[in-house]
Amino acid sequence: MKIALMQEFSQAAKNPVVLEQLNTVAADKGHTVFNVGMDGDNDHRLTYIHLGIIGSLLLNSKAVDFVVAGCGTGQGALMSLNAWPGVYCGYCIEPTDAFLFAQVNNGNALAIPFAKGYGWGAEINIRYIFEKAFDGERGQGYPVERKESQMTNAGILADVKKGASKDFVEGLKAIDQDLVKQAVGGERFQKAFFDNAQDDAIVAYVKGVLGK
Ligand SMILES: O=C(CO)[C@H](O)[C@H](O)COP(=O)(O)O
Repeated sequence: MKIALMQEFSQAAKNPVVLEQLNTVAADKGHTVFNVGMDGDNDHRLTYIHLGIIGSLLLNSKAVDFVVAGCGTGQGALMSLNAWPGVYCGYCIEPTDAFLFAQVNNGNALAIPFAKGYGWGAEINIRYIFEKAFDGERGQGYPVERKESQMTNAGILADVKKGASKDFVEGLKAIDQDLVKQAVGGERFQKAFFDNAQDDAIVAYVKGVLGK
């Protein structure tokens, strides 16, 4: 699985610690990690709103399979990611959330609070979250005998979101283009996106925004 980690300005200084936990878990389970958000306080500036834009670009173009995002509360990143078609983001405070999200909801993004509740032992909690988020087969239900009902409802929600959403690129064109420009301005995002994106229309749109 290809996993993008993205952090915004408010908690950017914690990126090395979070990335280390994600890299450790991903290496153990054979996943690839792209660190596409801020890697420190002085990096290309992103807010949780930009994270929604780059998360949706990476997921809808199939450049990555999963996004790990967050902000201070985690709630802004959650709302910003879920604003977009093709993104199914869960809120994750502790490892049980990650496990239940994977098995019951089977979405493709997590929003984690990196300020609230981030105290002593936080890096251990983060590692355990990643262990549960990226372990074994997803969508198996909890308890397992509820799998059919839970996966049926996850599929219905996906259909509802498809119906309620505009065409993805049209949606991107309908918002302030300076927001998109700032969102896609980071070098590590651009490398992960252009090396892996599989959707010509989305790639052409991002190239246009960047003047390439
Ligand atoms: O958690 C958040 C949104 O849900 C933001 O990270 C938080 O609001 C940033 O705070 P500030 O603008 O005061 O640095």
